[in-house]
Formats: sequence, structure tokens, C-alpha cells
Amino acid sequence: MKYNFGEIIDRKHTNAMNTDGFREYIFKATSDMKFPYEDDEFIRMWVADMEFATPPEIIEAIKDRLDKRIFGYTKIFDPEYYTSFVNWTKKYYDWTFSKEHLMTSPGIIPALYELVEYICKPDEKVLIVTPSYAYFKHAADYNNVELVTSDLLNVDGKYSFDFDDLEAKASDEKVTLCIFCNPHNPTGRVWTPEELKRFGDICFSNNVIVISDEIHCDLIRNGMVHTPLAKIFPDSDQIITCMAPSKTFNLAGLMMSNIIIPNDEIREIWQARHYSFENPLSIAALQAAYQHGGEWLMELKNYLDDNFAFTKKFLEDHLPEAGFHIPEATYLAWVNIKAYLPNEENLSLFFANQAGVLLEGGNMFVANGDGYIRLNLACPRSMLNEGLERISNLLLAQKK
Ligand SMILES: Cc1ncc(COP(=O)(O)O)c(C/N=C2\CONC2=O)c1O
Repeated sequence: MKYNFGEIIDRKHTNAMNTDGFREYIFKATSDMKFPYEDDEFIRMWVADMEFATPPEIIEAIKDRLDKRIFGYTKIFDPEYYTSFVNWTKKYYDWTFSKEHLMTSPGIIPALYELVEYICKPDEKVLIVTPSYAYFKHAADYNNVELVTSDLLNVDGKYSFDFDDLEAKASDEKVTLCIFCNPHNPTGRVWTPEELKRFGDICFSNNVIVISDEIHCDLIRNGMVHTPLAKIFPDSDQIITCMAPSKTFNLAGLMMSNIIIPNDEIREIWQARHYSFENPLSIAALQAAYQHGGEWLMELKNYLDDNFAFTKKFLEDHLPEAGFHIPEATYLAWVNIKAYLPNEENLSLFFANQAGVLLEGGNMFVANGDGYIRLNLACPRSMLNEGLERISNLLLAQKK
């Protein structure tokens, strides 16, 4: 191994959401909220960023840009950014897109907020499948647009579309936009080409535009293949594809994502309304990620696959009544613990207070997540083991 994923890195005094933002984000509380644990005693398995150092190749590119010593107003003028990214999508997803369609945003969430405003009229509705990353709901709420949800089917922890329900919801003429997660957070599904085709046919035959949020698409298990929704519908301009190396290379704080908008009308609104300057260090980092990140990603995927295998065995050995399948994508474990805590409403608070573990409870994923916890496994194995030990000790104590 060329890279050290077992290293414990001190994130204190870095203004990290992960270490300092959990009271506000998870508990909607102020910074004086008290727990029986000191902040640095928690095992943090909640927000989706990683405890791993960003690849040295990316850090080197940022340093090179720093050496230029002037950081004035910046936009992407150099075609090398597009070339680096499209070479990556060609190599990893066998998919390409036009340079003219590539926009950027200081994050995918800000893009969702803007796109809902640009696409939906006030009396229209946004469709999502559930459970869902909560910011998909926020994107509708903050634009005062009604949210419509379609629960994924869950058969013994295996998730799939309820296509009949999806068809029924999409056929509502007021549903004009679907925010779609591909691969899916929090269930970890990698949608098959067949599922994507049926999903897209339902949306497009009902005049529903799709934002395909593909931020997790590089973080798939070895052996899996990501299919961009737009690859299934190469002639459609009804798909906005959101991708970013921020999840892949632990760069979320650099606030830059790729938004591919093939629809001329929507892109023109975006270009007129979106503040399109970029951070020069972010451009350097993202370009380096796509040019030089391949080897690190390969080792990261191996380490994550081992963390998932470790977690699966741990749960089988210590919590045999928990429901868990190794997800096809993401570094997030979605675990059914109903058998141990059938009635606990606020799982995040329960584990924070009783086990000193910060995690996200199923109730944080809009709907269809009761009894589940989501664990971030993108951490050194020693940290993972401690978190799992604390969780299992607490849950086993409930059974006594
Ligand atoms: C599906 C999905 N889209 C967008 C984002 C955020 O994109 P950004 O605005 O950073 O470019 C996340 C991050 N997911 C997180 C972050 O913390 N917990 C999660 O589940 C995500 O899971």
C-alpha cells in the first residue's frame, strides 16, 4: 500500500463540521449542548466526509497554485479542466458530455437549491425516492415547492424502486422535477441499466426533468460499475448530471462540483443567474484529482471494501439480529437495528448519550428509514472497531 489509510489525523481546530458541527446539524442545538462525553471522546460516524488525508498528488497541486502567490477573481478558462474531467468520465463510466454543458457550483446542494428555483413554478412539485439524503427535501422546502416522496421497496434489506408508485406520483402533472440519487445514499444501491431505463422512461414519459445526483459514483465496491443516467438516454436533454470529486477525494470543504446541463433553456437561466467565479485552489485540486487520483482511489476502494467486510463479520458475530448488507456503493453502512431498539425514536441522541458514537438515525432521511442507523465507514479500522464495539455493547445491554 502506497497510502496510509490507518493513520489517525487530528482534525481539531480545523473548523470541521465533523468535529464541531454535530450539535447544530444532528441535534439542531447550540454549541453549549452537553453530553456525558468530551467532544474528542466521540467516535464520529455521521457526516459524509472521510477521516483520510486527501491524496498527496492533490495537495501538491494546491501548493503549486499557492506558489503563484496571487489569488484574484478566477474562472475556469483553461480547457485542461474539462479535458481532465471528461477523460475521467470516459475511463471510469464510458460516458462523455459536451464542454459547453459543463457548469460548476460551490457544491451539489447549492446547485439543487438553484435548479429547483429555475425549473419549478411555485405550484409545481419535486419527486424524490425515500429514504433520502435530507437536502433533497430541503431543496424543495427552501423553494416553497411541494415535495412528493416514493418509498423504495425494502425486501429483507434489499432496496428497489416501487415502479408502480413512482408511475402514479410522476403522472401528477404538477410533478415537474425529480431529484435522483445515483448511486443511492443511504441504501448504497448502484442502479442497474435496466432499473435506470425504467425509471427514466417513467419520468420522461410524464415530462419530469431529472437531476441525477451522482456524487457517490466513484465510491463503488470493487467489481461494481456505475452507469450515469444520461448514458442510458444519450439523446435526452432532460437530465442534469451532478458529479464531484469532493466525496471521492475528501475535498468537500473546497466547495466545487460539476453540473452538466444539456438543456439550452435551463443552462441559459443558470448562466444568467449563477455566480460563476471559482476558487483557484479548488480548480487546481479538482483538476489534479482527475489527472492523478486513480491510484489513490484504487487503494481507497480496497480499504473501504475491507472495512465493509470487517463490519459485516463484526455484526454477524456480535449483533446477529441486526440487518446489514454490504452496500454496492458509498462508504456508508445502513444497518437495521429494530430487533434491539424497536421503539427508540431519536437514535442519534441515544447513541451520542449512551455510547459516545455520533451517527445518523433513520429518521434523518426524510421517510422510510425507521429503525435504521447510518454509519460512516470511511475511517481507520481502529476507529471503526471502537465505534462498532460501543454500539454493540449498548445494544446488547438493551436485550438484558
Ligand atoms: C447524494 C448527495 N448529494 C450531495 C451531497 C453534498 O454535496 P456537496 O454540496 O457537498 O457538493 C451529499 C453529501 N452527503 C452527505 C454529507 O453529510 N452526510 C451526507 O449524507 C450527498 O450524499
